[in-house]
Amino acid sequence: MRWPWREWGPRGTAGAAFPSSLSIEDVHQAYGEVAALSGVSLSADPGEIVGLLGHSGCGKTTLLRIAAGIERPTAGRVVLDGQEVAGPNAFVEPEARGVGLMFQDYALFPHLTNLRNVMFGLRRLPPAEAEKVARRALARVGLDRYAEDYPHMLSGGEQQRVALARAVAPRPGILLMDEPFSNLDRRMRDAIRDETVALMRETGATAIVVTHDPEEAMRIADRIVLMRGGKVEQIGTAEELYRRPQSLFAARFFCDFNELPGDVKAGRVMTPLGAFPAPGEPEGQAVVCVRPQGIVVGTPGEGIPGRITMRCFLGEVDLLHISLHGLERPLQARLRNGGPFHEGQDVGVTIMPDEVLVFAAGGA
Ligand SMILES: Nc1ncnc2c1ncn2[C@@H]1O[C@H](COP(=O)(O)OP(=O)(O)OP(=O)(O)O)[C@@H](O)[C@H]1O
Repeated sequence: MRWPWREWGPRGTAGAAFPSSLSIEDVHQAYGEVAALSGVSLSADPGEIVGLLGHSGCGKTTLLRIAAGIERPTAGRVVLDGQEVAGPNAFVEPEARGVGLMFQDYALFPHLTNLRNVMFGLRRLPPAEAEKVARRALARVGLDRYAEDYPHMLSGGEQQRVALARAVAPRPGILLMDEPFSNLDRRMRDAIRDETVALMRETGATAIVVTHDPEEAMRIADRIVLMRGGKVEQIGTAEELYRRPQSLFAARFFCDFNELPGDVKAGRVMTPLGAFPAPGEPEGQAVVCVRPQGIVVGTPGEGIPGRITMRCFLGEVDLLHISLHGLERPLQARLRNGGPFHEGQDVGVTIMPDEVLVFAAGGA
């Protein structure tokens, strides 16, 4: 990387957009026998950043392509600023939708200079004006000095920023981004992601950002749409999805839980590690999820007796595996400071009830 991210251009130089509202209404998309989307509905308010999150193949890209107008849905409607742009009554071509697109591979034209790449989205402006706007956009992402270079002369992070400049230069009302950070190495990703979000906020554009990384979705999005097998599993803020997942699937997406068998009776769930509150849960078999950071490890006599079978230093936390009577697999505990604990040591374990979630068995 030749140009540190800190040297991105001055804030406040990105052109502001008039943010659009987007509504996806009961959209279906079938490819032959494959139902890529089955009744997806979601909305984005003006200026909102929505994270489209899900495992590979759940339909995220398909939904983005439909929002952009690159594909027509089999059924359902796409409404931009109150106007139907795809559906039974209308189809508006991508160029006329005022959307900015950014793809995983950046899709820069290799035979065009970086400046020309950014100008590509500004074809409607007179050339001199387009050049001025493109140079300003490149300056905003700290790359004006490479305007006359070609994309292959830049690092991956720099290419990402050219693609970003190209996407925002026409001041789109809505930005649609497909895994825009996945080709960056981890060290650069955090910094570039934060700067990209700052620039998105500055332009004010509404944005839909596809990712398969829950932490990334939590970092960038005002709201997250969690998808599963072509459907929406849950929509909410990062905190809502993390703290109050509505399904075992959603819970597992955001945390590497310890899962215990349980039996719910009268608002409590019995597990091999004791009973926990389960208000409102239906009676019967359950899966009890315990967050690894919700386990307090003390000396023998303090809580449930157990033995440490593994301790692993992970930097910010220590991971302990603790064998407990009645559990097939050791409990995984993440401790901010693993302290005096060592493998083979007998300990006492306490589980914080706030860090326990209960789901009906068979519902994942
Ligand atoms: N043009 C197509 N023809 C046939 N099947 C397709 C086509 N595009 C997508 N699919 C299928 O539709 C489903 C959803 O694909 P999509 O690319 O939208 O998923 P995704 O969530 O974006 O996945 P990834 O994270 O791997 O990019 C998959 O089963 C995929 O194989």
